[in-house]
Amino acid sequence: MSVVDSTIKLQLVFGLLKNVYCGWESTKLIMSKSSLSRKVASGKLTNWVQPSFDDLFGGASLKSLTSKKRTNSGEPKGNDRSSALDASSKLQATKRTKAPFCEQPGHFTKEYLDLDQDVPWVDKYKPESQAELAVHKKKIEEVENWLSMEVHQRQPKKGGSILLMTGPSGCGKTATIQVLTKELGVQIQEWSNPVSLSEFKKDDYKNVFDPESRFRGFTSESQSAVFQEFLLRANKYNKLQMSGEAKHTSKKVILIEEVPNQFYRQPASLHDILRRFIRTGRCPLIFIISDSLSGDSNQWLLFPKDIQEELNVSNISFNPVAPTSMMKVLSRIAAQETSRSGGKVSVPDKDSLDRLCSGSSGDIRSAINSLQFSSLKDYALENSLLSSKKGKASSKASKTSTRGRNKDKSSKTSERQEGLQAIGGKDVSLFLFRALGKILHFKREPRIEPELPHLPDRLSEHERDPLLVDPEMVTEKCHMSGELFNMYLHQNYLEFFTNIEDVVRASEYLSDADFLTTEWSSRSALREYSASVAARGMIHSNKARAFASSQTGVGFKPLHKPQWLLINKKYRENCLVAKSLFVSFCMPLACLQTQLLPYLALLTNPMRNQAQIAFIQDVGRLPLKKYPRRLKLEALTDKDPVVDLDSDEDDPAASAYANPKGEQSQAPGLEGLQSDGGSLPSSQTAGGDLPGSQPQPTAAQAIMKEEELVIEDYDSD
Ligand SMILES: Nc1ncnc2c1ncn2[C@@H]1O[C@H](COP(=O)(O)OP(=O)(O)OP(=O)(O)O)[C@@H](O)[C@H]1O
Repeated sequence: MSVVDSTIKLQLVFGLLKNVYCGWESTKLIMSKSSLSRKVASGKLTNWVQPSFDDLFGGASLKSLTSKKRTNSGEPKGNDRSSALDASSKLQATKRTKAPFCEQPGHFTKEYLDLDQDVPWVDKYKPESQAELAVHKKKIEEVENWLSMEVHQRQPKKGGSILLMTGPSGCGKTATIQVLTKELGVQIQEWSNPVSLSEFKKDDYKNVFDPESRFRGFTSESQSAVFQEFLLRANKYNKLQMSGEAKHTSKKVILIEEVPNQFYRQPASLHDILRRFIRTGRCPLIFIISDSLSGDSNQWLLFPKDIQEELNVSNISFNPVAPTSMMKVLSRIAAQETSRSGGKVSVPDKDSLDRLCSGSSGDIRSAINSLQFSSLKDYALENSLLSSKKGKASSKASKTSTRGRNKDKSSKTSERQEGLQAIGGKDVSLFLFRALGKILHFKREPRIEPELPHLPDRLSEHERDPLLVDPEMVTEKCHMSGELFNMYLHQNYLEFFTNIEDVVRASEYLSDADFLTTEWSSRSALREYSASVAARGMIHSNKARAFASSQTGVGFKPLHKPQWLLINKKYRENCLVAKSLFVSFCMPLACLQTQLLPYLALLTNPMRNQAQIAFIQDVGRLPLKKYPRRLKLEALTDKDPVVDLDSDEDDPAASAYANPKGEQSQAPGLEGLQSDGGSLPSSQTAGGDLPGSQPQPTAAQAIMKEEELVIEDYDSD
């Protein structure tokens, strides 16, 4: 690659980054995270986001970029000390100027208002004591107990200890740790992922293109190596004390919120590092891991059950912030802002606060950001227009419903309002359990506008009351592919029907939905339609619930996971075992399973290897008498993880191999042969409906020692 090419490419990359950054900046108001203020020294928060990429090579911003960068020990870098001091003195100056205004509400200079408006409220009103935390008291207590046990009452030479804090994003995990460590006089030494751009200095840029030097490119030290070194140093040395900071105590905890990406690909390397830490650690290590949108938690990937047990990891799981606590915080902030601004900030009314609370689904950061956003003058105007429109609509609805039936009014309004998410509110995800419930227990409302035309007589059997649920919205919010969602519907729909004709029609819709995604070339585009056809078809077919007046409760019906998942998992396991046992045949997996194994099963003396014989006996034939009953169904938990249906069918080894608990189970290749079959789901091993068949030749060998091997003759009938 020529030097000119490289320069152009680099410029393109930086141009792109700059564009992405600018786009991101505009949405940052909503997304503002406390980490922004934590990780970037707070003194520079005169603007919410500074355009750090401007003049990347021009000097000014590069300087500010590096001055913002903290080392992984949480300290500003040595040569940036003066800038850090500048920042902290600015912060103190800001703090000093703030005080008189707090004491004298209503007296402001324009300068103060401008400065104050730019400070994110999540930081301005961050909790300073336990009492201020919007977190359940029990959770605070649990964390506090753990901290005092592991920090204050820790035995010398005990080794390291690990706390894993999980829960949805913005539920106050970090805030809790910050408040408690402050109260207990414990320092936090925090890891932040190295950003390669900020490591990149002007001189490096010259070196890259220096013909004398070898092309080095960007720094390439692996994330895990840097992380390991950080842990080693943080464990060994105390935090540096910066001038102006309060005197450090020797008590500290190491905090990891950003786990290096590499560990998501290779969790085993993290486990090795942690094993070493447990042996040599001198202080506690805290991981804060937030749940992902689809409801599954990364904790299962990074900290599977066995590792948690092995390393004695304490796990404290946080819940979303309760609406009452959230409302308290929002009202307090709203009241303070109103009084401080002397009416200049227009804070939303109680209804809007309610909507903010429900729209943020327990994420206090999102709720506070939305509150700040909605108090902006322009936005407030728009919002009031919007709420007056909504008000009209709801009053109209309520008038008719008082005429008609009153009883479901409140539930329907709330159902409706769930759709009308607060502006700037969090993109709420629906857990699968709730999403399925919304389709299977769908609700209709009585026709409130009689002037709506009715269907002609010949189609009158298709007449339905308006639906209260939006099926497309439901499938979108549960973050899984349409096909998988259909599978869950397919598994569970029967229980919700009372009429066989309705079942027939619903199953036809399911077939249509299935057909839409058979063609791989159009599958990705038609997926959403397929889910729509299945969900709407199922709802429409259920004539017993065609009208709001005829809807009766069906009672609690347990939901189950699709059997397909279990069977597909077994198929994948079998593929891996077949591949390893019959490697010498050099056949593709499909041929191996569908041609070779059934053929070998018909031969009287096909193989010498006992593991192979056992496997063929198990997989090569379909002895129906062996499985007289249906498989035991696995109940659906409310946080069921999403399974990747797009994985390569022909190479299951290459696909993500997640079991229904979301744990990464080891692919039972040859290593799996040594295990005693712990990888089978409980529905198979415990119930014995489908005997722990294939992937454990060791188990199979044991059986064969007891029983005489019988290879049945082929019977063409
Ligand atoms: N009363 C309060 N209780 C908790 N947090 C509050 C409160 N008031 C304001 N906040 C702010 O809300 C934010 C809560 O986010 P926090 O970082 O603690 O969430 P988290 O659970 O760690 O999630 P994430 O992993 O996404 O950061 C913090 O910025 C905190 O300062």
